Amino acid sequence: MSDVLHQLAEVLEQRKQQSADQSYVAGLYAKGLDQILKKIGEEATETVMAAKDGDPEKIVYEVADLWFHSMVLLAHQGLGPDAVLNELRRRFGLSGLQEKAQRQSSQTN
Ligand SMILES: N=c1c2ncn([C@@H]3O[C@H](COP(=O)(O)OP(=O)(O)OP(=O)(O)O)[C@@H](O)[C@H]3O)c2ncn1[C@@H]1O[C@H](COP(=O)(O)O)[C@@H](O)[C@H]1O
Repeated sequence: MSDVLHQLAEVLEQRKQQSADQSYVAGLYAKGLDQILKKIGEEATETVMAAKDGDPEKIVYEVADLWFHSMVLLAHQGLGPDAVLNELRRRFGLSGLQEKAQRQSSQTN
């Protein structure tokens, strides 16, 4: 899963060298942070509406738009998907340790 995020992150970096009329992403960079944040807000709202409609295909489509624009934000801020993936791994590791500790304590009690 994270392969496609890394490949997309590479393309998003390359788009920093392109002119705004050459690509959608280069156009977003040129418009700046506020426009990127506006797109994230719109995609989040569209995700909520899709979920309220209970339409699985639409939910997937809108979440893909939301993830994509979040990736554009990360790239714009000089960050990449690894920063977020590492944070998720850290949280998963913490909950994994907590679950293991709970299992061990319930076995000994
Ligand atoms: N994954 C995506 C991707 N997902 C969504 N979008 C664009 O995000 C926009 C979604 O916004 P909306 O749903 O509001 O649709 P819209 O009304 O057309 O949007 P606006 O033009 O009003 O912003 C659309 O223009 C989609 O084309 C994407 N545009 C590009 N990519 C990938 O990004 C890479 C670089 O793209 P370019 O910069 O276009 O070369 C490519 O490899 C693409 O695969």
